[in-house]
Amino acid sequence: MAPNPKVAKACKAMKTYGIAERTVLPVLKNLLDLYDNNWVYIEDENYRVLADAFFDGQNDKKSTKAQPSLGNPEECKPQYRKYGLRSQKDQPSVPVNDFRDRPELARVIPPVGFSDKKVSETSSCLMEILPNYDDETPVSCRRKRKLVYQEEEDHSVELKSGDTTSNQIGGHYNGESVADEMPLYDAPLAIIRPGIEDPSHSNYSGMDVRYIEESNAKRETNTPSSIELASSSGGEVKISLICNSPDVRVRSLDAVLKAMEEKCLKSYNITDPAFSLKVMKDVCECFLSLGMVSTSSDPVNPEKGPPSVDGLETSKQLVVANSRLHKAAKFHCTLNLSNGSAKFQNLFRAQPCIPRSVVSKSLVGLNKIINASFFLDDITKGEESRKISMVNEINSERQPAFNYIPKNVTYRGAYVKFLLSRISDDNCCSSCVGDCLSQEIPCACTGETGGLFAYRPGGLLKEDFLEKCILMNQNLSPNLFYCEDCPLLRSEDSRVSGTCNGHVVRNFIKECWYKCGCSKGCGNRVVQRGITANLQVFMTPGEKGWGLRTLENLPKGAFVCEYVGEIVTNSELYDRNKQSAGEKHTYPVLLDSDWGSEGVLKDEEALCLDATYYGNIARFINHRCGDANMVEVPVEIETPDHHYYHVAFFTSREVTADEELTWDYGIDFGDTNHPIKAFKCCCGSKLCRQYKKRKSMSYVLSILFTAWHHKSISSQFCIIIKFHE
Ligand SMILES: C[S@@+](CC[C@H](N)C(=O)[O-])C[C@H]1O[C@@H](n2cnc3c(N)ncnc32)[C@H](O)[C@@H]1O
Repeated sequence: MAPNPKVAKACKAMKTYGIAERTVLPVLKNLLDLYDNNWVYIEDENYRVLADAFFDGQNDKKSTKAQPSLGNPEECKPQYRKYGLRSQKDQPSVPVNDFRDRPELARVIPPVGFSDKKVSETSSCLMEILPNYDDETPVSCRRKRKLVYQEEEDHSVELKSGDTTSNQIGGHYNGESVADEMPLYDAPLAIIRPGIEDPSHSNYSGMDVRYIEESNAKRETNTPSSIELASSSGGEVKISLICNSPDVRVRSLDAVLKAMEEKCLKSYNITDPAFSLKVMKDVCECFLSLGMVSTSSDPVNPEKGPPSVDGLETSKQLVVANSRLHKAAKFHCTLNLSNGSAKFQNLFRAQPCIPRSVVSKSLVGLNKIINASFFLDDITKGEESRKISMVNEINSERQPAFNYIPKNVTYRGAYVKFLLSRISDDNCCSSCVGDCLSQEIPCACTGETGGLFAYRPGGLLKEDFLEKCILMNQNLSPNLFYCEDCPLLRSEDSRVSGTCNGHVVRNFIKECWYKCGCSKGCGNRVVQRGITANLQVFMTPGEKGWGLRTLENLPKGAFVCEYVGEIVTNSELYDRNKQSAGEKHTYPVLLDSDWGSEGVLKDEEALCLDATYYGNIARFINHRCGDANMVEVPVEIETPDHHYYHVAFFTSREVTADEELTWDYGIDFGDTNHPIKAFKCCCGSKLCRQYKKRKSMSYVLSILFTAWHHKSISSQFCIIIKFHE
């Protein structure tokens, strides 16, 4: 069998690092499992994640095989080389501990002196993963400074605030040098520190929040207080708060815990997705405010109240993203403060097995998020199998009010019955087993699609089926059905009149379902499995409002999501529209793809989906005339009755990561009867129907104006034309 070209490319890239193909493959397989076969992360930055994972594995093997003897520069080399793939020169200088070996130990960063070139001889060779402080410093001499730890019964680590100016910081754990035992990271993934530039000026209100990328982070010097967020390659995430400012002295651990408890734990609803953010913010607030209480008041501004950590507002993304990465992240805080020294440990303990590369990768994306005015970790509230974030980098609009639902629900009058008895044996494949797509003779479920499956193995739509759908959607086919008695026009009170503007007749897909004999993994079940792509709701820069984009490359014919909302009748929708007249955005979709097959439809059979109050992410998909990158396909799952069906969106071409996902609403911008209210279209497409209309009108006007200017027509005529525009 021909090798997968992506695998071949990955192996080729690794070859340049001297990594043999046979050793790459198992690592690659693990990564593909981890990333749900999403190659985007793996291919990024010339397969850096893959290289990291490989070297991490090598490193782990080495460290379990033999512990290198202290201070032997030769033994340090291989580990140092591991980080050669990253830019060493500009690495940030604050090291982060790995807790794999000693999970009970918290990380404490020496706040000062990392710019210092002198190093202690008592440090270990694990030093090599520290960044280059100085090019002139020989590798073997780049030793980790010792940390001053107090030995404690509870095996925790403590940093004495009084020692903050010392360059001699040593680490001891039960009499051993902690520094010697704990490998360090090359860089913290993020550092958040209060902006206390001048300790004599106790202005804590501006928290200096920075995200430090591994490649461009600057060395920290004289950091009086800091909060460090980092992850170990074992996947744990540590957040340490270090406060060495003489201005901040927390009286007792109990006081902090009590304040903390009162402030947040009692009042938190744990289901709140932003819980960790609030906890973090409150920990900091309690910490700082108690610190302020115990110190002499601000000499510059004695009126100043307790410090605020509003600046942490910006850092929420780090915390939220952190909890996003680590689904099972548990908050657990063991504060231990005594004699003016501060110790915070294991504020967050996360699910192991998330390699550091995953964390760092996501934090790179956080650059964007940090600039956002609003970020929501998961708009689906856990209803989908994957999280879908929402971000606003454009204006101050926040999450709109609606309820997220992953499946359609009937509002009131709609006639929708999912009766198994209505699915007859001839339109379901009760005698099939396993995967219908792998059988030689297509099963009964292909009845809708001319005896052929619409899907290819792997879930993509077949090219020819997709092309037909695109053509139909573009109204290029003669497939328009005109109702004799159009449900959109019919009404008890003759509220609208006119003739039917036509409904696009579309090809349906029928998916296998419960009554079929095939397994759940059958290739003819795609839409019913739900969203698998990595998507994001974002604020568009123009007038369109929120939109949906993909965060990964999507191939042509890939299922993206289904349009979910309340199933309402057309007259219910009409009443709703009356009530919500004047609303900026509207969210209905007509289920009219098969209105032509059954004579006159009763009102309760003429249905649509309204996602105004209840809906899924599809409610954020914006319209694009003519060349949208998605096409809607009607999908029958639970019922053969085509009054109700699923509206599924598939990509109509390859879509690259970060591209907005759009579909053509099929609006006739001149049709005032259509339930989707015509808006001023700013889709930007060359095929924009409204733009063309506007353009042709202005063309007519310009001709008239020229004619008027040359006295060919009267001004009265010109005004009449204008009025009719
Ligand atoms: C289904 S919603 C799409 C999400 C919407 N942008 C939002 O912020 O919630 C449809 C509404 O989005 C806006 N919209 C969608 N596509 C547009 C376009 N091409 N130009 C202008 N507005 C658009 C219109 O206000 C429309 O009523």
